[in-house]
Amino acid sequence: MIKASGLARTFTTKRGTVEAVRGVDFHVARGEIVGFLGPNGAGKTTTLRMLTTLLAPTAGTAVVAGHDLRTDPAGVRRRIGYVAQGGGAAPGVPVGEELGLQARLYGVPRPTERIAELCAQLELDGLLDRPAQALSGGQRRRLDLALGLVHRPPLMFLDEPTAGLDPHSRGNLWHHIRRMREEDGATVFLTTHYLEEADALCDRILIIDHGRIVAEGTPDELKRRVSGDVVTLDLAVPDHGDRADAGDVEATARARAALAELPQVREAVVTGTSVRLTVDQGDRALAQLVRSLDAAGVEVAALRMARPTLDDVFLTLTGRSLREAAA
Ligand SMILES: Nc1ncnc2c1ncn2[C@@H]1O[C@H](COP(=O)(O)OP(=O)(O)OP(=O)(O)O)[C@@H](O)[C@H]1O
Repeated sequence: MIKASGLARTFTTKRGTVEAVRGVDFHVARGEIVGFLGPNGAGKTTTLRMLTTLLAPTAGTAVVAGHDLRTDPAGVRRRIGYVAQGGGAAPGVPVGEELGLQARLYGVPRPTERIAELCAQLELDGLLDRPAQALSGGQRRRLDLALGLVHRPPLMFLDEPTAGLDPHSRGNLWHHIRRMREEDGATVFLTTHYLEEADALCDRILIIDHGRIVAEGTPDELKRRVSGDVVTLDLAVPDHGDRADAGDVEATARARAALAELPQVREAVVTGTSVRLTVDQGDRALAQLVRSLDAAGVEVAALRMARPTLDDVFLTLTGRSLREAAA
């Protein structure tokens, strides 16, 4: 659906040249929800504006929804929907009128039916007479989505779709974005600087920093690539009577020896009767860990696994935390 090749944009300002996007290459397949993640000023909006034909690239090009950005921008525009940061709805215009206008603009056949269908899908029923300024934040964002979807585009661009929403409204919007894909087969490309959003909603993530893509993959792949899962084991220590901690020492030594033989275990740190392991593909390794410890006569009282977060990924790649960088 999108194939970007060497896409770049430089701005010339009084203070000098700003290389906002420094030649990015990526693809987005039909039906994917892809998140473009990065801190403020990383180049997300500039890339999005180029892909939606609002800004000419300084170098490179992209094929978007089957049309070349440089040679056929009108073809691109017909096949995409775009929801800008802050949306596009005029504050004083009633919802129904705004949707009707958008439908006419795109020459949508049977506009009344299409608007009714969208309103049912996006929980806008009963709001058609209300001006956009009198909607809640979540309703407003759903109206923005409806405006972008009115002509049934196969590809949707969403710039920070949930910025400023409370967690409940954010979750609700994620639900609607997933439905767009499931019911209409839409492909979605969205920018965000919310890690949770990228993790919960996106099939694949591109991480951009200083105008360059620094990583790409599914949320799980990204997390696995950078650091293994962390598994913590609490050992059940046998009672050795008056030799107070001899059992502890013996059990941890046997545990350590058994774990050292497992190729999935990258690192093991023992603190008292607790063992903290860094493991490749923790979910698959857990059963093997328990079997090996059992065979070595070590009983496990409790076992916990923690996945690295996307912030750990960003930290490892750039030396900065995305949370701090986006603040
Ligand atoms: N019209 C412009 N003129 C000059 N510099 C610009 C212009 N638009 C963007 N920039 C600069 O380009 C860089 C990338 O900006 P961009 O808006 O693409 O980042 P972003 O990742 O979308 O950030 P945010 O999360 O804050 O929206 C920034 O340094 C920004 O200041």
